[in-house]
Amino acid sequence: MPKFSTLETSMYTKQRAYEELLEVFGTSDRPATMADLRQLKYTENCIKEALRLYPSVPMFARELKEEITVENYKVPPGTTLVIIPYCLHRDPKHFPKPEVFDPDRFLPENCKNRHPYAYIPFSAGPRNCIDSPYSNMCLSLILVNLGQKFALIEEKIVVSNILRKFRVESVVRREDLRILGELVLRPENGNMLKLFPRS
Ligand code: HEM
Repeated sequence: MPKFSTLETSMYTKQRAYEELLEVFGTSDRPATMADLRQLKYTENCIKEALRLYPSVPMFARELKEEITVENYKVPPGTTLVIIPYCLHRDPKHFPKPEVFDPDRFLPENCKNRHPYAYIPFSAGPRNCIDSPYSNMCLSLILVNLGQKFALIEEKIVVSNILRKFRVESVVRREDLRILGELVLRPENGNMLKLFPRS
């Protein structure tokens, strides 16, 4: 994976995420409800932006069943195509200043004209990560039927629980992070974090 020089997540982003948590939970340490999670829009956009820059599944492959044309090249059936969301998600045509961590890219007004396949952390099409139109039904259905929605709910619960109690800093700067694109994307040497209890 390329080593790149980039920006750290801004203080503004961190502050906005914490303010949203304060709005929803106040200083209470009660467990999050589904109603709380629905309100965590900025947190959700932070998670989406993290999945843009660091898609958990950095690449996947498909075998062509029929001929297609890609920019004047005819690609025959039987060809294996490798799709690399790690690179796709850094296309400046769809994500200007792609290395900048900006959760507002996922505000409805900012993604309404984006190509539907420009952002595919859960893949797309018939063999994508399991999803269902019944996402607002009860949690047991979510557990049985959904991968994507369940993953986002789970991440919101974990992230909101940690950030309600701690301010988090990464020991390793983003430009020094060495990442490996294996079956899933992972930091080569882990990612050490510092946790500062919130008073
Ligand atoms: C952030 C978390 C997750 C990410 C980024 C993710 C991403 C993906 C991707 C990219 C694929 C397509 C892989 C390929 O085509 O080779 C996939 C498939 C799949 N995912 Fe997820 N996934 C996540 C969480 C989950 C969870 C929580 C479940 C189950 C509860 C799940 C269940 C599945 C299943 C069953 C498939 C195979 C679908 C098929 O082949 O028809 N995923 N996932």
